[in-house]
Order: sequence, then structure tokens, then C-alpha cells
Amino acid sequence: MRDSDMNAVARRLATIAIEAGHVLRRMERVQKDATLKKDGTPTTLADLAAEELIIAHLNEAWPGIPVVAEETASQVSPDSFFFLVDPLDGTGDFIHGTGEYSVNIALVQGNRPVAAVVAAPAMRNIWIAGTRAETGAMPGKPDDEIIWHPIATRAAPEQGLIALVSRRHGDNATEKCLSTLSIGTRRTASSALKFCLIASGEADVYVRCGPTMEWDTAAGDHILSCAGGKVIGAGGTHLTYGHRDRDYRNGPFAALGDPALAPRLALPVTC
Ligand SMILES: Nc1ncnc2c1ncn2[C@@H]1O[C@H](COP(=O)(O)O)[C@@H](OP(=O)(O)O)[C@H]1O
Ligand SMILES: [Mg+2]
Repeated sequence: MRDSDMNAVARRLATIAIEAGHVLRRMERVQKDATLKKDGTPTTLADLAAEELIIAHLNEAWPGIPVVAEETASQVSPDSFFFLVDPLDGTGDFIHGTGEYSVNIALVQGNRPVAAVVAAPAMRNIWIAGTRAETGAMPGKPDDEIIWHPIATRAAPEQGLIALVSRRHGDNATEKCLSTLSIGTRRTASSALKFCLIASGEADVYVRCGPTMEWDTAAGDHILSCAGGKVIGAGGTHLTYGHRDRDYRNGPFAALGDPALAPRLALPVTC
């Protein structure tokens, strides 16, 4: 695949995420019974239904590219290209009805994402990136045309940064890290929406020192990076993907709208 194709790939990923989003919306009122996985996070029949649909569509569109998806990750190995899929990021929010859940799909080449979609079906928003980052309103029907608008991050203000924090998962290391920045406002948000809000210039920083998985971050990382931001791990380097050896766990990271904030942060090396 060529670089120039990635915007087309992102649009195709959007149609798949929208269809999965329609499945999730239909199941919102009826499928809230959760089972807890080994890591203590919940999963529902809706996670499984959306994942099955996404894998089928990805296999049809790009046969031969492995799909590493949250609920079935152990059955697949990454290759030079592979997809990372979270069919329902923010399952807790899906269950509790806040609407702040998302469908995340990223195409990874080597160890970095090259095309991505984050769709928030209940909020009716969608974000994509190939080589450029764009947003649109989620259509009522999967085939309806989307009007895409370019997005960009904002320069960090000297004082009064807007920080996004997880609604459900906080920890002391994250708080310590945030205390080194001049945070003016804290807003809670769930799932990969946090990356997209920063990519759209609505917030400045999201620090996460507690556990997350590669499928939670790859799509948001790429959208934010294409919008002018950066997602860094300890040492200020980009996050990398495809680490089957560590069961696709991320280390601590910070998502920044303005990469100039990076030297002000001291992330711990492990979660
Ligand atoms: N103990 C843990 N181990 C691994 N991942 C965890 C975790 N606690 C939370 N997460 C991740 O955090 C995500 C939710 O993020 P947020 O708190 O920002 O909404 C979950 O997404 P899922 O709902 O897809 O499982 C899950 O992947
Ligand atoms: Mg999930």
C-alpha cells in the first residue's frame, strides 16, 4: 500500500466503523450484561457482535492482513501490516449509558499506525486519518455521505491547560505527572474520544499511567499525530505497536496537542 492510499483506506475504515456503530446502538438498551475478563475489565455480547462484524469486513476488504482485535487477540499474530481493533472502547460507559464509547480501528505498518478511524456512535461523531486528520457527523444510514472537515490541534497556552482524564480509571502516577503542568481545567472523558478532542483543538493533554492496551490507543494516536499532536511514552518517544510478547499492553503515555509540552512531563517507565 502506498502513502497516498491511506486517506482512502481511512474512509473505508470509517464505513466499517459506522456499521459496527449501528450494531452497538441497537444493542445499547438490551445488551448490558457484562462478564469480567482476566484484567478485570468488562465485556458484553455487544463487544463480540461488533468485533465479529469488523473482522469480517476487514478480511473481505483486505484479505491476508491479520486483524488483532480486543476479544480475540490471542488467536492472531501481527505481520508487516496488521489491524488493531477495539470494537467497543469504553465498555463501562456503554453499560452505564453515558454514550462516551467508541469503535477504534487502526491499520499498522511495521510498528506505527498509518490509517485510522475512531467513531463515537452515540455522540454521532467520527474522526479519521490517513495522512490528514478529519472529522464528520456520523450518518443515520451506513451509505449516507459524510462531509469531512479537517482538524488541527491548538498551541498550548502558557497557563490554563485543559487536561482530559479517564472517567473510570485514575491513578496516583497520572496525578503526579499532571501536577508538573499548569492545568487550568480538568474534563472527564472516556475511551479514545480523549485523543480526538485534543486532535480537534478542544483540549491540550491526556496523561495515562494506568494500564491500557494497544487497541485502545493506536487509532487515536494516529488521528492526533496527523492533526499536529504527539503521543509519547517514557523518554518522549512515540508509542509502538504489535507487541504480542507483552500481550499488547502499553506503558504510561501522554497525548499532547502541542508537542512542545513534551519536555515538561516526566512519565514513569512502567504502569
Ligand atoms: N486493568 C486494566 N488492564 C488493561 N486495560 C485496562 C485496565 N483498566 C482499563 N483498561 C483499558 O482502559 C479502557 C477504558 O479507558 P477509559 O477509562 O479511558 O474509558 C478499557 O477499554 P475497553 O472498554 O475497550 O476494555 C481498557 O482497555
Ligand atoms: Mg473494548
